[in-house]
Amino acid sequence: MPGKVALLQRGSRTVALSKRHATTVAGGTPKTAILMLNLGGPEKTADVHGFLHRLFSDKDLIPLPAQKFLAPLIAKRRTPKIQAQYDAIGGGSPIKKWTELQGDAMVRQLQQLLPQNGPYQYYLGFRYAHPLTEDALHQMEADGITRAVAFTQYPQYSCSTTGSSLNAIYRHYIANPNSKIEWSVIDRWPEHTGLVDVFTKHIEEELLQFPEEDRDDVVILFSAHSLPLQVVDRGDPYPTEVAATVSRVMEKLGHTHPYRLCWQSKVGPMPWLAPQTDTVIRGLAERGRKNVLLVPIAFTSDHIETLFELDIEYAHELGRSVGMKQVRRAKSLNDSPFFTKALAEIVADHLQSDRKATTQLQLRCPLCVNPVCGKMRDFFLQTKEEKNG
Ligand SMILES: C=CC1=C(C)c2cc3[nH]c(cc4nc(cc5[nH]c(cc1n2)c(C)c5CCC(=O)O)C(CCC(=O)O)=C4C)c(C)c3C=C
Ligand SMILES: [Fe+2]
Ligand SMILES: [Fe+2]
Repeated sequence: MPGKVALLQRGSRTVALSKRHATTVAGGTPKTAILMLNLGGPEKTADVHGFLHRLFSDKDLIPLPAQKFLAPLIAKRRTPKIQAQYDAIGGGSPIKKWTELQGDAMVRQLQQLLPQNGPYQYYLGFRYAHPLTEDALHQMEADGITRAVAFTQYPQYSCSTTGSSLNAIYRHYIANPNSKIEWSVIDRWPEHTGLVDVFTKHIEEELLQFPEEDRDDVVILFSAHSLPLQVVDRGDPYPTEVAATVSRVMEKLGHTHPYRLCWQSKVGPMPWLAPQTDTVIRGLAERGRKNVLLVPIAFTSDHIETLFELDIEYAHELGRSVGMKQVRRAKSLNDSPFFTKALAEIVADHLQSDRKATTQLQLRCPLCVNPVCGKMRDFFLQTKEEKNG
């Protein structure tokens, strides 16, 4: 019964499980499931507190002293400010809506590309919002899935994002060892041709929105979610992989415009990757530049970081206050058919390669101090026989 929300009795709690999203399963079990991993976002402002509580409780994202005690305090204090931001973008995060549209289109295209591995079914596994990764995993087991791909929706790998999602899967299987599912993982795709092409296309389309006489003056600002320097120092590959995406896109564009890579959404007082996007906009204005094109390069759909921070805070308010003529933003990938085709191709290539994981996952993050990272990798790289002892 695809599309229905199932209920699972867990202890004394009844929890709503993630919706099932099938291609064309005529009564039978799908042959291949794809678990789309992402952080998720609060669907309504009433969900903001729960979202922040889960987020600040995650040791892979933010290791805090006395985390059990501090996480609820920080979440409670931060909730009103973040609720106001979600209010300003329509009352909630659209990340679930976009991921569902992406999943629908992806499985449809997969069925055409690689029918022998179909029918396909996708599941959403969010870290901090419903449907949660753990609930999706219960649902997949209940649906009788035997082959699944954990597919990160972050193109660039960070231990704090994709690593956190993979660790959640690992922890689930430590607690629930009798799985019938054979897993493999797509943990990053920063230079995938389809991804690079769709970013390039959206940039070219947005450049045409500047008046012709201003077009040559445009500076392209690639903006990615920043990362604490502590995380960078332990060897996290995210900054290098974001830079790789940027380089490929600039190559494809033919280096028609000057560009910078900058970082947004810093949280708290500790040092994070710089330069910050707002600082760069101010600096460009001081040097007399009047036209900027913002490109969200580490997100695959719209949410608070694009709709509030880039559109409202930077493009509208900051751009105007520093005397810019136009600060525009390239549209997010959302349900672009070129993007969903790229998602389908990534999965099809992975299934055909018959590998357990992309090569990078086999190399542990060299300086990572997160003790779970290594074990999580072993889990995904083990064969079914090794897992069953
Ligand atoms: C590439 C994507 C992301 C990375 C890397 C990332 C790292 C990271 N984030 C925080 C703290 C917060 N992030 C918050 C929201 C948020 N983060 C991302 C993506 C990445 N985060 C997204 C897409 C969103 C928005 C979700 C939505 O609206 O749908 C928040 C909540 C908002 C706020 O309180 O400001 C926090 C907090 C850390 C600490 C971190 C790296 C360690
Ligand atoms: Fe790691
Ligand atoms: Fe974040």
